Amino acid sequence: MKILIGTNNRAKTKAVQSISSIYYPKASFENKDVPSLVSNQPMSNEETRQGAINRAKQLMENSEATFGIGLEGGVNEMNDTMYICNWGALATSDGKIFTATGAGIPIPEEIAIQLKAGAELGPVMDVYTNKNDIRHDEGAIGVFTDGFVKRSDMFEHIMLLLIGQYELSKKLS
Ligand SMILES: O=P(O)(O)OP(=O)(O)OP(=O)(O)OC[C@H]1O[C@@H](n2cnc3c(O)ncnc32)[C@H](O)[C@@H]1O
Ligand SMILES: [Mg+2]
Repeated sequence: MKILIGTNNRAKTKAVQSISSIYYPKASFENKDVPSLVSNQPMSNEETRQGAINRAKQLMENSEATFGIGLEGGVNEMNDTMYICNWGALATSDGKIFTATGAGIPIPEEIAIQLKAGAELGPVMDVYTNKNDIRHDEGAIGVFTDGFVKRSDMFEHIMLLLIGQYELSKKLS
C-alpha cells in the first residue's frame, strides 16, 4: 500500500510514518508539498481544518495511493486567549474524508499580538527561541510545554484518530 503525505515538514512526516508503520508495516510513503489553499497562518479552527482537508484531497487527485494525509497547524482565539490548534484529514481512494483535531494550548500574548499583525508562528517562534526551524522539530507546543509534548507527538495522536476512523469504516462497510 502507498500513503501520500501532503507536506515536506519533518515533524509532520515523522508522525505519519511512525504511526502508519505500526499498522501497515509494508506501507511505502511519498511526500508531496500540496498547498493548503488557506492562509499561510490559519487563524481559526475552521480555516485550519479546511487546510488539512484541501491538502488531503489534492493528494488523491489522479493517484493510486491507498490514502493521503493532510496535516495543518493554526491558531484559534477563544475568549481573548489564542490557542494553537492542529487538524488532520485522511482522504481515501474512494472519496471518503476523515478528520481529526489535536491538542491545543494557549500561546503568550506577545506572540498572539504578532500573529494578529500578520506574522507566521514558525518564524516568530524561531526569533522567540533563538533557534532555527522550530516548526520542523518540537514546535511551539514543545516550547510551551517544556518539551513534554512535541509537534510530532501531537500529530501522531491525530494520525491515530484518523487511522482509527478509517479502519472502523472498513469494518462497517
Ligand atoms: O510545510 P507545511 O506542511 O506547510 O508545514 P508548516 O510548518 O508551515 O505548518 P502549517 O502550514 O501547518 O502551519 C501554519 C503556520 O503555523 C506555523 N506553526 C504551526 N504550528 C507550529 C508549531 O508547533 N511550531 C512552530 N510553528 C508552527 C507554521 O510554521 C506556519 O507558519
Ligand atoms: Mg505551512
